[in-house]
Amino acid sequence: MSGPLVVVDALARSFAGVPAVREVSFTVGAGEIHALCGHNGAGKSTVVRMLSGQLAPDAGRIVLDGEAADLRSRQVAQRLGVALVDQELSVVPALTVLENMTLGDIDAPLVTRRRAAVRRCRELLDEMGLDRLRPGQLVATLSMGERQLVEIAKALSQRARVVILDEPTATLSEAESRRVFAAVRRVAARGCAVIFVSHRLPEVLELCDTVTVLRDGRRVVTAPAADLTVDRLIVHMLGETPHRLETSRRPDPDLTHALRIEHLRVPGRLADFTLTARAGRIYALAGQLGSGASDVLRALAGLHARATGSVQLRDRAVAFRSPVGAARAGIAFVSNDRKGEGLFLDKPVAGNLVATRLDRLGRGPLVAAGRERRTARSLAELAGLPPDRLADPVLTLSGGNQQKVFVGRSLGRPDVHVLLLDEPTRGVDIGGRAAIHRLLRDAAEAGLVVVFASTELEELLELGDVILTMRDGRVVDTYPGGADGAVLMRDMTEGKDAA
Ligand SMILES: Nc1ncnc2c1ncn2[C@@H]1O[C@H](COP(=O)(O)OP(=O)(O)OP(=O)(O)O)[C@@H](O)[C@H]1O
Repeated sequence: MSGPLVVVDALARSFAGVPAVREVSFTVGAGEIHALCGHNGAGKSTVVRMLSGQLAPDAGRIVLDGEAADLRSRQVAQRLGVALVDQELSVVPALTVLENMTLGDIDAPLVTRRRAAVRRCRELLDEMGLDRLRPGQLVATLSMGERQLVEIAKALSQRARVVILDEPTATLSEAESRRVFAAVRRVAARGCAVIFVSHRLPEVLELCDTVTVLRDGRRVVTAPAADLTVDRLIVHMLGETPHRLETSRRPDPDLTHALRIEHLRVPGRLADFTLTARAGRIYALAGQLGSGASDVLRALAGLHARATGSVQLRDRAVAFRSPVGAARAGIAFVSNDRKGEGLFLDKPVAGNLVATRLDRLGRGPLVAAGRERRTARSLAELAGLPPDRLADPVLTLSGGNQQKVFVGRSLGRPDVHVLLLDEPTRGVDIGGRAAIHRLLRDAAEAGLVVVFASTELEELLELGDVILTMRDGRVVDTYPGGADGAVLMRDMTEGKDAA
């Protein structure tokens, strides 16, 4: 038996003189699933980008199967057998599933071999449990979770020896995550080395053989998953014992900000949704992919032009069939796709934080600039963003910190009465997650109606004052005052049929 398939040897990389990764070393054997953990900005993505040929190390080396590898580009890395499933989706919505699968594949079959390609695509879709999708279907018609699964199938199709998954399950429900895990285990069993980046610590311990924790760009520990617990991992990640977030639940009896939603329908997605949501409370929509939970939020935000029903805020009708109508009524939406909907990635953090409130910042350019800076600074503080990064382009922030910018810019706006969030803490580390949860609690206590959708049990239970379970475009049940995790899970996966 030869040595490890992947050797990461004293890798280092700085940005503008600031070290992001400092002499990180670890190895991954054939058939091993190796997790990379660490808080937002710890250096995980930077390591992944060096391993996948997107970023050159300043020092150190990567050895693949005993040979030092010069991973000059993503293509070179791919040719050497390194496949990457990115944190941000790279599937192209305007192309079909099949076209996406063969896009960028260096062994892409010729047109004459289309039949074989379709067959292979079909096999991979089935392997991912996507038996309902057709190879000829446009990716634009798929939900975010389905796109993520297609992205994973695409990486698996590249006959890789090393498969890197950067937060593959961040947008997926429990059931879909299970399908991904099964696929990942099959890939490892074929003799591949798998590197798995995730903030979901229980799933890390369940799926992975070995865990490496990074903190401030340094490797702090590499240990067998069997020797670790979630609490021990957190201590390694933060370097201290974490404090649990305390939330106070003080429902506001004032009903003037009530959001009344009646018979909201979206053809093919949402059968019927009725809810009166009160100010001061956080409503959690618990549903897996295709349950309709996201569609409730998207319809309220004016993103489903064909939605029907009636929506009233403080007894006034909301023109919810357009984003402008929804925004005018005071509805703000934080989608689960910060790249596609909302953030200006090449613009500074400060500008992004205040982008939605520019018209209220005053007239003259100097006045506006001063106020913009102050507003941005206080929002950054609110959202737990590093204050020294305000002038940097958003794309230079780590993924989790980008999410904080996305949430942060909807906060503290006097014109917002309803805050809708789809997977509010996707990709956010434990500290950032607590910060965002606290912000949402504060927003509710300040008199907003807060409605969020999530697939994560822990988040639903922690944050939802009222939890609505959803499945197949309908509400399964409503739980005011919390619920049991197992009950929520059953509602989401089986509905009431199983009871
Ligand atoms: N292109 C860049 N320019 C400047 N700084 C960068 C750049 N890319 C990354 N960084 C910085 O390097 C550090 C490590 O970031 P990295 O994205 O590797 O963290 P991460 O552990 O993957 O975080 P997350 O969990 O949020 O994805 C951060 O401080 C980040 O802001």
